[in-house]
Amino acid sequence: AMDMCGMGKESNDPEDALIKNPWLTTITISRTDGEEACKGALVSEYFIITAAHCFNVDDEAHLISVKIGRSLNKVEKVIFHPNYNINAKKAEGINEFYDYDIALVKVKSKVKFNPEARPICIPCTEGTTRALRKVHPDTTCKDHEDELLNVNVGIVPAIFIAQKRKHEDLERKNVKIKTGDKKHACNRDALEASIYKNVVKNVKDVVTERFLCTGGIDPVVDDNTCKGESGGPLIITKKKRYIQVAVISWGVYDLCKGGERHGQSPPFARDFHLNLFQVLPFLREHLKEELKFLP
Ligand SMILES: Cc1cc(Br)c(Nc2ncc[nH]2)c2c(Cl)c[nH]c12
Repeated sequence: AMDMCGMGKESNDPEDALIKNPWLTTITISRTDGEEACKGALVSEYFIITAAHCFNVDDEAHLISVKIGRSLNKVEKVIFHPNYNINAKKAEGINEFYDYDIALVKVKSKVKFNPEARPICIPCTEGTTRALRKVHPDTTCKDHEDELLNVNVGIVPAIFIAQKRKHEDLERKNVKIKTGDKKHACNRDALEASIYKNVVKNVKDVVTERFLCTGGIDPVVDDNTCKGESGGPLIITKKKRYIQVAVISWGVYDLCKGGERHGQSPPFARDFHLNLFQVLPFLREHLKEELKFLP
């Protein structure tokens, strides 16, 4: 049925990038000093989830466009998480503070779903309950969190989508979310980020409860994000269904300085993703007309 979320055509043909990832959107903001691009994920007929840091407060909606499938969509508004404020800790020397780095982009006209434009599943919705085939109807949001971000296992396989080169096809990158005892080592590497070095005293000042941590070489070598992947979905796949658990927010080391992926990441290259389970009130408030959320 068309209303099923998180469906993608399984195909090895790189030409099929769009129908393999029909929820992946590209957000372009045109400014006087050039263009900025971010990624986002289609979650309903009107909304895309992305990173708040992709926008400046003075970006006007008419200067933002969103590519969904093959069509370019006009933007009606951008809704920032109320607690997002990149300047919140400037006084402490933390020039960029990414806490609550999430925004909802509303497009002007309803997206017509098709094999190249379909929504991804998000946690605590009935769509995800169906995708997870949780038979008992009184499945709760906590059940989703326990199943998707299993803390006991400690290492949760996930993927994100990267663009090989500009206008080239998309490729899936593999990472492990460190939810168990490797989480602290993962978070601690945030202090290796050039902008935080010698400035941040405790990790929790920049890696708040809102973030999931990936990257590094333990237990396996993870792929790393590039700045251009900001706003894209961090995805957990279950039985060929795709569920977004976080938004790619910030990282320690930019593999793509100057444009394309190059070289190898250092072991302290970690990436931080805004955990959707940590911002449910925000999602419910703005998506309740289009998605059925669980208690
Ligand atoms: C996805 C992503 C976003 C941002 Br913003 C980056 N830049 C950065 N993070 C902290 C301070 N500045 C990076 C880096 Cl670096 C790698 N991936 C990134």
